[in-house]
Amino acid sequence: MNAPLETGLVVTGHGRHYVVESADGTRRICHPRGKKSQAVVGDRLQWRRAQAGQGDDGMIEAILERRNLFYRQDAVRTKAFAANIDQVLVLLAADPVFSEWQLAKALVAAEAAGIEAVIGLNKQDLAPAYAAAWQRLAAYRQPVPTAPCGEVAAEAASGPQACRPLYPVLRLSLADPDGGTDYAALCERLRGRATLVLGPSGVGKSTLINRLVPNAQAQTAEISRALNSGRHTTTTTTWYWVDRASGTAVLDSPGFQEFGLHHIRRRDLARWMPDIACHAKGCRFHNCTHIHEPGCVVRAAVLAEDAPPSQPGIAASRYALYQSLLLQLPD
Ligand SMILES: Nc1nc2c(ncn2[C@@H]2O[C@H](COP(=O)(O)OP(=O)(O)OP(=O)(O)O)[C@@H](O)[C@H]2O)c(=O)[nH]1
Ligand SMILES: [Zn+2]
Repeated sequence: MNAPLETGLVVTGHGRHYVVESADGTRRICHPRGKKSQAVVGDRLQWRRAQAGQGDDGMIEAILERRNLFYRQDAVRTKAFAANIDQVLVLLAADPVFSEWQLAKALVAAEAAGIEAVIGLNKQDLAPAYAAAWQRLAAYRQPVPTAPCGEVAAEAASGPQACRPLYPVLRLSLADPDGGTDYAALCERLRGRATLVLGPSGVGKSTLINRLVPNAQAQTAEISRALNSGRHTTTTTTWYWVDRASGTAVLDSPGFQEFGLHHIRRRDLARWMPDIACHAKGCRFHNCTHIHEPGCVVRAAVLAEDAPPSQPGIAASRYALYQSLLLQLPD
C-alpha cells in the first residue's frame, strides 16, 4: 500500500534531486516520477514516502498550481529561477559597474511574471563610484503616475497626478554594521514575503543573505552534503527562511549574465515597462509600436537627456532600451 500524500515546499534542487521541506521544518530529498524534472524552488508539491525498505527519499506526485514563475529564456533554453515569490530584489553595487541592459531585462521579466521588483544599490561606502552609480539609476527613480494605465487620462483632467518612483531604489551598505541609509526600509519590505535576490557577481548577495540568515552557510553546507554536490550553490536557487513564523524568506540565485527574454512577445514589451505603459494608452493607434507612428504619445513623452530629475516623462535612456529590446524579441 502507498504511503499517504504529504505536502511540502521545494527549498532547493540539483538535477533530479529536490530538497522538500514539510510544514514542521523537516527536510528530505524527493525525486520526480518519470524522466522530466519540472519542479522549481518555491514550488509547493505533494509527495509520498518510499515504501518500507526502499530508502528515505520521497517521490514527487504532483506540483501544486503556481502563483507565478520567474524565468529567463534564450533561443534554446528556459531557466526557471523560482516559483511563488512575492518580489524580486535586483541588487547592484557601486563596484563592479553594472549593466543597465541586464537590469532592464530582469525588470521586464519580473513585470511579465506579475512580480513586484525593487532595486538595491550596495556599497554606499565607496563614495565617488557610488554617486556615479546612483546617477546611472536616475531613470529608475523617475516619477510615474500611480494610477493604472487606462485611468491616467481621466485623472489628469481632475488635477495633478499622484506619482511614485518607477522602482524603489534603496541605498545599502551591507558590509557596514548599520547596513546603509535604507537598510531598515529594505527589512520592512522583506517582512512576510518571499524575495528572490538577483544580481551580478560581487554585488553583495551573499553578504545580504548571511546578514539576514546567520546560519545560511551552515544550511547550504548541509544541503550540499545531502545532495552530494559541492557545486550546488552556484547552479541553483536556494530558499532561506529569515523568519518562518512570519513567512519571511530570501532566495539566492545564480548570477544574471545574459537575461534572455525570448518568452516576451514584441507587442507586449511596452506593457512590461511601466514608464512606457502609462503613456501608451494615449497613442492614436491601438497597436502602436511607439517607434514611428504619427500621434504616438510615448515618443512625445520622452524627455531630453538633460531634463530635471523631477519632471515626469520617459527617461531618454529607458526609451533607448525599449527600442533595442524590441529588435531582439520574437513577434
Ligand atoms: N565596500 C563594500 N564592500 C562590500 C559591501 N557589501 C559587500 N561587500 C564586499 O563585496 C564582495 C562581494 O560580496 P558577496 O556578498 O560575496 O557578493 P555576491 O553578490 O554574493 O557575489 P557572487 O557570490 O560572486 O555572486 C565581498 O568582498 C564583500 O565583502 C559594502 O557595502 N561595501
Ligand atoms: Zn505610441
